[in-house]
Amino acid sequence: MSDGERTVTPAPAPADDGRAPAGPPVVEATGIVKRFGPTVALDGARITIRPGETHALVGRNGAGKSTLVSVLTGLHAPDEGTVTFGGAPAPRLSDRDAWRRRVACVYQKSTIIPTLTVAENLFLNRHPHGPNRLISWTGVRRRAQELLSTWSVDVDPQAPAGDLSVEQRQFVEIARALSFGARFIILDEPTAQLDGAAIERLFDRIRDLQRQGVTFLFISHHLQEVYEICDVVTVFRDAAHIVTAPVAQFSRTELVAAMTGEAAADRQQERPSSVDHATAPALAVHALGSGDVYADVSFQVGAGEIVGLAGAAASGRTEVAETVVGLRAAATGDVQIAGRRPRSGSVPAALAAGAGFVPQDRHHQGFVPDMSIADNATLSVPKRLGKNGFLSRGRRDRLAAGMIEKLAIKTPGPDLPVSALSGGNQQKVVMARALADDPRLLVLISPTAGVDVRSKEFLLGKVEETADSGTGVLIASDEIDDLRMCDRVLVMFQGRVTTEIARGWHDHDLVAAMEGVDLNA
Ligand SMILES: Nc1ncnc2c1ncn2[C@@H]1O[C@H](COP(=O)(O)OP(=O)(O)OP(=O)(O)O)[C@@H](O)[C@H]1O
Repeated sequence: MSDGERTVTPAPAPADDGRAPAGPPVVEATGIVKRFGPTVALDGARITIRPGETHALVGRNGAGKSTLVSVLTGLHAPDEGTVTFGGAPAPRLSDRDAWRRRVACVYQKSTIIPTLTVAENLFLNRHPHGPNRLISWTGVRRRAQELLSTWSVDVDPQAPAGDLSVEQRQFVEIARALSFGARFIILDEPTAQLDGAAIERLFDRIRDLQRQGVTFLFISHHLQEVYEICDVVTVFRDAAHIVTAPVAQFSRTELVAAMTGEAAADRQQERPSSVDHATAPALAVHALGSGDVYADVSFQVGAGEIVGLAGAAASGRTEVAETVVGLRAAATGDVQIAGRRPRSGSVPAALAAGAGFVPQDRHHQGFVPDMSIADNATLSVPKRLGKNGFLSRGRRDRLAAGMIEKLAIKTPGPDLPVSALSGGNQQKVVMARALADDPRLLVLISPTAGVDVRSKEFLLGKVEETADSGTGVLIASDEIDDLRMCDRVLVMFQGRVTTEIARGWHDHDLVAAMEGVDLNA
């Protein structure tokens, strides 16, 4: 136990709030130790979750949250400690069905098989059989329909699962968990890929299910969501439990302080403009269009300027940014990077013209998980490694060591595979790669998604530093914190740039523009 540890037992729920009366905890983990080689991911950690709670688990990247989830879902056996469900010992690890009846986790990465229908996904490996032991597909569809309507999930059971939106996919995964009998569901960063309206729908659904007796463990780096949806919060720091208390007893500052172990400092929100008008713009986009995804998009980013590209999930902001760096091709218009016009739809051409980028999905486009930090960080700069394409290991390691230091990547060394790093440190590797070739233009797409408060500050500080050295920066995001340091923010709505917001904006101006609301109307 750490010295600073305190536990505040949540006040009993008022009798008239419709929640189940307190019984034994839905789940309780005590004295959990989990080591991965030399890393102690959990060091005597504990958590107690009571029936009907929506319980938040917060902590910086690497605090041990995901490791706890893998212990609570029976994916990893703890080296020490015990887990109980409803007061009874956890099942043996091999008894997967018994675990499924107690707990399910909806991960950020889908566990749904896209090529199967929704119904097939719901009843995978437990198809009802007709006579002759043949799978009864009518039975599968009917049961899927019943299940989806019981839990009010408005999805066609015959639709291919690959066609579902992130939101629908999460609802299907929740329904699947409930169908196994689990009434305890872990949501691991469920809002990371949802827009504002979808988040509200998810929260409504969580409240409905909570009224029906479902208990949730909610993991999020967005503290405002913890305040909105959770009753109790547990903070982990450095592999240990720090505090558990009703959310209402914590101010945001106290919560951040518990997570970081230090008093919170406000980010400086305005930067002196360092736009260099004498140099060619870092980026000039002219009349860019792509079918019905976005149309007629024109703007420039000056050298040393930071421009935000904001908008809700389907606004087209991500697609425009992806077009700029060659991850997709435009149907019309053109893109110039530092005065050069790279071939549309070619990442190598965009990089050669002077772009560096942090993609939206770091797991798929950002790094190669099994490759080392050094190889990942230097992936885009082979020409710096040695003559005639010869990759010198020594030079690679020196370059990587410089990046590890510059971006404060927490690792025992450059040879560790990136997959072993925490989310915030993985994102720093992606950033290191984006900056490796001193880009004239840096494009960041949702750069702080899944990244904790301190790493977020660090990454955004690096962005500012990069702009101060003369690089133009484009940040495509709907996170207000990502956009605060921008010299201007262009807001997209339904595929078009509808508003340009100059410095000194208020949060509500930006939110209204992203939602397509005119505050002056
Ligand atoms: N399979 C593994 N092999 C080696 N180290 C691991 C493994 N899984 C986790 N770790 C390490 O254990 C520590 C705790 O990581 P964990 O993923 O549980 O943190 P987290 O709080 O979930 O972080 P994040 O917010 O980034 O998801 C980290 O130092 C991480 O690098």
